[in-house]
Amino acid sequence: MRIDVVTIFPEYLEPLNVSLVGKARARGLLDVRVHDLRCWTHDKHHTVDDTPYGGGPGMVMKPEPWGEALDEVLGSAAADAAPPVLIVPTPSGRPFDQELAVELSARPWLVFTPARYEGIDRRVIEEYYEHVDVREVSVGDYVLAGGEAPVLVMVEAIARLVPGVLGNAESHRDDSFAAGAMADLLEGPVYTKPPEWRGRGIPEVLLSGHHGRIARWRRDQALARTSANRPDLIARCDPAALDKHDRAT
Ligand SMILES: CN1CCC[C@H](Cn2ccc3ccc(-c4n[nH]c(N)c4C#N)cc32)C1
Repeated sequence: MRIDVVTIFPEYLEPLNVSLVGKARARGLLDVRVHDLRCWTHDKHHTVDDTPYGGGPGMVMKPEPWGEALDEVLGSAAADAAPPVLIVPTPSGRPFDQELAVELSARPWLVFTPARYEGIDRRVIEEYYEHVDVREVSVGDYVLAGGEAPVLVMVEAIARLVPGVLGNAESHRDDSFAAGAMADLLEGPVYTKPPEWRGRGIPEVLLSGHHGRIARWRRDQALARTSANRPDLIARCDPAALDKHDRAT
């Protein structure tokens, strides 16, 4: 998978050099390229913003640098390369969730356009809707100062689903929100050695070696945590799938 990020803060994307994504890059599973938008400015101040038409607070990112940058990035692929998905982080976008992460993890090329200020001149987004698959996406119902942190979140969520990135031991099979009977359920509690810590022990079932009972206990814990913290997700669970899970354990 190729991932391009165009930003005025390339240093904000340094975390993509470490841990899961960094290791995947070193192994050649991910080709991540971060571009400084100011490389496509032509004035001595490298201007990327201007005052908003219609007035109002803040500044708006100018269309020209974005147009030149995206034309070059999108035009840099081989003639037979699959077209990219252009992902625009914005508080007004569709919610980013595990389903979208799974969909995007199957695409060969993603281009992220994290903005700053009050966002990008709308004409840029409209221009590229005519050429590529554009997704305007929000990482949550709160307002950040820019799109770079959302890019870090989305790249990690997507990259871990790319075949080979997670080792078998780290399988995402039992992830929260993973498809199947555990879909839309939050993960339950986890424990490790020592067997006692500050007078607190381990749930006996986890020491029993009975895999069926352990699986059921974990499902019950997931249901309890989901009911407590995300009752909205319980409504989305497929009772038939949950029953099938019970039968399988
Ligand atoms: C007051 N204004 C309102 C419009 C946005 C301005 C800051 N900003 C500029 C670019 C940009 C990109 C994403 C996000 C963002 N915020 N919250 C989320 N879930 C996001 C996502 N994805 C925020 C952003 C602040």
